[in-house]
Amino acid sequence: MKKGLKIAIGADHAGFDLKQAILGMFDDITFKDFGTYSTDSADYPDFAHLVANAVEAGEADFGFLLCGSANGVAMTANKHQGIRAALCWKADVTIPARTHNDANVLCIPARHVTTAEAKEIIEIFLTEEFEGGRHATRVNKIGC
Ligand SMILES: O=C(CO)[C@H](O)[C@H](O)[C@H](O)COP(=O)(O)O
Repeated sequence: MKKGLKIAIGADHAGFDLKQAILGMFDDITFKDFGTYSTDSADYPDFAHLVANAVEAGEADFGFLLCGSANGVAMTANKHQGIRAALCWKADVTIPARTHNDANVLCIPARHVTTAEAKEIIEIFLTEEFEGGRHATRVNKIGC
């Protein structure tokens, strides 16, 4: 796993507990936590936009977003021109999110993965590298 990365992270109430667990998982990562800061009901776009803005501005190397299914945060983040947000719930899906799609935001469905599974997904996301070549041609056609 790459060392010294800056990660922008955000979650709604459904992702709050897993976000807190992730914040304590990695000594080598510097997190900027954009909330939410409790399990009170919250609106996932509020946090997804903040994380996407930080990644687009180059303030973070990658973004992590969590909500119940991860669909809402992924939909929101992908409205941003500079964002390629990938919904990842297992290792086999996470590898090509980086190697083929050059994803810069990782969206984790907090209600459907264990903490251990989330850790594995994050380690893969921060280890795998974009392969370029034919995948770069395709990513360029996405338009971001
Ligand atoms: O946005 C979502 C679905 O794409 C997330 O799963 C939310 O966390 C979920 O909708 C929250 O639901 P709740 O009933 O308000 O807890």
